[in-house]
Amino acid sequence: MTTLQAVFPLVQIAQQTRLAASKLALLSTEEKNQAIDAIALALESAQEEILTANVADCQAAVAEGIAKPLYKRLQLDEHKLRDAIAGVRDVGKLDDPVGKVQIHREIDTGLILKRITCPLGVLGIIFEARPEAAIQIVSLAIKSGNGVILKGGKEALRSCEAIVKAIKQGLSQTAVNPDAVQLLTTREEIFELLQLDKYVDLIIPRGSNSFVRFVQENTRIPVLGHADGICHLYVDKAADIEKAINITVDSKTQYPAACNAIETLLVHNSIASEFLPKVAEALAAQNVELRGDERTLEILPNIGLATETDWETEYSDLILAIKIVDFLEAAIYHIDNYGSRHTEAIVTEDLVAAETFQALVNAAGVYHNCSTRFADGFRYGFGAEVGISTQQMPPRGPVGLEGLVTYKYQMCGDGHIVKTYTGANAKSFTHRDLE
Ligand SMILES: NC(=O)C1=CN([C@@H]2O[C@H](COP(=O)(O)OP(=O)(O)OC[C@H]3O[C@@H](n4cnc5c(N)ncnc54)[C@H](OP(=O)(O)O)[C@@H]3O)[C@@H](O)[C@H]2O)C=CC1
Ligand SMILES: N[C@@H](CCC(=O)OP(=O)(O)O)C(=O)O
Repeated sequence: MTTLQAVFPLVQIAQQTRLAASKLALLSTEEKNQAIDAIALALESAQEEILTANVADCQAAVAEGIAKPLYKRLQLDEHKLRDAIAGVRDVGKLDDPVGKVQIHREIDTGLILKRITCPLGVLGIIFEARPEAAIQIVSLAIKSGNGVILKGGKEALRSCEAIVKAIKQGLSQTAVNPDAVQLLTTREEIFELLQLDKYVDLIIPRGSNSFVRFVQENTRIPVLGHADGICHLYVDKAADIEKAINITVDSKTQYPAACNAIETLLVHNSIASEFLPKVAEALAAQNVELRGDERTLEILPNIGLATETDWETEYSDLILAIKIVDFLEAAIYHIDNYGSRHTEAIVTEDLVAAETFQALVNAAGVYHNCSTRFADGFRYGFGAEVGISTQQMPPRGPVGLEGLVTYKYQMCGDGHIVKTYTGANAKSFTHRDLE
């Protein structure tokens, strides 16, 4: 297969993206929305080509022995594609995140300060073999006025190529230069991309902790890490058993390969003997393999023993580790030790316990009585997401349009100088917020 780089060196591709992005940054909301509409139409027209490419990817992945949950993530059927295209149109309907006045302040008569949002420039986004992610990411990038260089997982290569081809075709009819969207196809290109700090403003690696760390250590470009999802559900002593069962099953089985699926279930000892047999039955009906600590095995003797490795593992599969704890604080301690700061949940009818959990657990999402699978830009009303940021500094959690802009301070005066405001006869600032 001919890679993009075989035709143009990566530095040239990045320069083209930067040029296209600088023009995109100046477009009106209407022009960007027209481009987003054109993307949706082009993806619809290319449906057959995209789905055929995906079938080829899936066949190749099966031949390579891909795990079933990862296969489901790779597979792009008509419904998934239709939903992704609907997501593109949703992004079109969202408020333009660019040009928002966050601060409008009179510093002194005739001296006005504004803080105004603006695009970041060019994004480099490395993601897994989940083809519809390319669609979500591009729609968010265009709406936020950014160029984007994509690199998807190798198993999804044909699908991503067909998607990006359609997107570029759609953009060619609009004010957005198709060069604003580029697709890389090899790992080698990632290493080169990391060196292009002159042309790329933000790298978003969606991948394992070690991969995110590798990226951070090998680039001068700012990195927004979207790393592991080792998510927990804690079933408190005051849990409603029915809710706890439904939430456990949904959090584990609704999309086991997603990073917001749970890997470990923590159960308070005083509810364990009633809750565990019931939840085990519900999970068995969904073919979930259970592994428990020694106390869990006393209640569920037929499951495997969980070891230290289990607490540290993101299975991305129908496997769930279970541990019994004696206190809410013990659950929080376990999460603090093994969690990845992604999404953590408690099931309880005790509001004080819920508040304590949500205050003390350090993660991008802290949930009460609902599934961890809600950690998603679309479900949060962001239209779509670039991924889920697991870092401490904002943006945290599902990254939508707001996470893809920065801001500038604009100051306008009339010959004002700082000397006027210093010394014995210093004039005072008015510091008056304006409409
Ligand atoms: N927080 C979030 O939003 C997300 C988190 N994740 C997390 O990522 C983890 C792994 O997911 P998985 O599906 O296995 O994704 P992979 O690790 O297989 O791949 C992710 C992307 O990173 C690239 N990559 C991985 N390792 C390297 C490397 N050493 N050098 C260069 N490129 C690399 C892959 O390229 P190639 O395919 O060519 O090897 C691919 O494009 C899981 O823990 C998952 O939870 C995943 C997606 C979203
Ligand atoms: N927000 C997404 C999951 C986040 C994500 O990208 O996960 P992954 O399947 O690891 O690519 C969802 O709820 O499906």
